[in-house]
Amino acid sequence: MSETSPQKILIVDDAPINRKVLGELLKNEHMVIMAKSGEQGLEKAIQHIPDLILLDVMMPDMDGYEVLQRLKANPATMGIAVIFITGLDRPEDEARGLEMGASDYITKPFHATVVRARVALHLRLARQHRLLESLANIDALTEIPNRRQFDQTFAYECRRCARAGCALSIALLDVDFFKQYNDCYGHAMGDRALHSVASVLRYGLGRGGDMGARYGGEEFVLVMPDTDNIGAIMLADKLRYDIELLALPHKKSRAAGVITVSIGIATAQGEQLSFPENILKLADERLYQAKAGGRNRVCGEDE
Ligand SMILES: Nc1nc2c(ncn2[C@@H]2O[C@H](COP(=O)(O)OP(=O)(O)OP(=O)(O)O)[C@@H](O)[C@H]2O)c(=O)[nH]1
Repeated sequence: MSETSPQKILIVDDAPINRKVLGELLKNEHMVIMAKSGEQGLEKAIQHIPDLILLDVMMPDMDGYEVLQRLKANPATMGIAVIFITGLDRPEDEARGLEMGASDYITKPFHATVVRARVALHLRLARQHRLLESLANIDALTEIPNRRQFDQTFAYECRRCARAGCALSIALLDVDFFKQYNDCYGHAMGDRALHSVASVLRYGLGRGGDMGARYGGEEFVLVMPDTDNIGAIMLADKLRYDIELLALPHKKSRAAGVITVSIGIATAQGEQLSFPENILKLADERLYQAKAGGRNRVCGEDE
């Protein structure tokens, strides 16, 4: 999202007049979504992942406290800032909401300038928070997800694929004779070569759920959910070939005259997905086999 694109605000209030007043106040500058009950608010929060939620406290069936509790319990919505809208102005009510994770309070009757100022403040904070989050997950040199992001995604996809009963494959890639490349062409050229290899991974992974990350040094990792061993080998071999086609000269390589990678693949299903470290270990063993077998190749099974 760019700095200037409108941010999404979800208004959850059972009183039509409150929805109307707040909507009128905010709709010119922001994208406003309405929900008229706690239940509907939760559904729309998951569907739209807004930047901010204005949440009425007193609602029949599910009150604001319960909605907030459920938002905070769901990893998809736990990061969304919530401002409580309330007619209650007793300190203990305010404290309760803030302790549960609300970011702020707006009391009724509304003062237009106060509502706009509070909303603007929390939207600004939400934008900064998201920017920091994304920077913390991106590797500065290669501009693809870093090890931290890989660890989170891999753990999440292992759990998801186990639940869905599908296979998950991972691939470990290592640049061949990279020490010699650095020694011959210099560290700055080495950095540039890593950036080029990362670009192939960034643009070469077709499916939405696939992820290519820098694993560390001159090693990369691919997460391929819902992909069996044969599919993963085919995809990895295409990427290996695309990297060779970059044709980055490497006169010290004994595998080819250009930069190449060796790749080890592991596929897991069912129970095996409960042990992510074993999947990584297997991929690493196969990477070692690919190296021992002559480099610039993919190894998906024991040779
Ligand atoms: N330029 C650059 N070099 C790096 C970076 N991270 C790791 N390296 C270098 O990558 C090289 C890895 O060398 P080795 O692990 O010995 O393996 P290799 O020379 O690639 O040989 P094989 O893996 O056996 O084909 C080392 O020289 C590291 O210094 C980086 O961010 N930039």
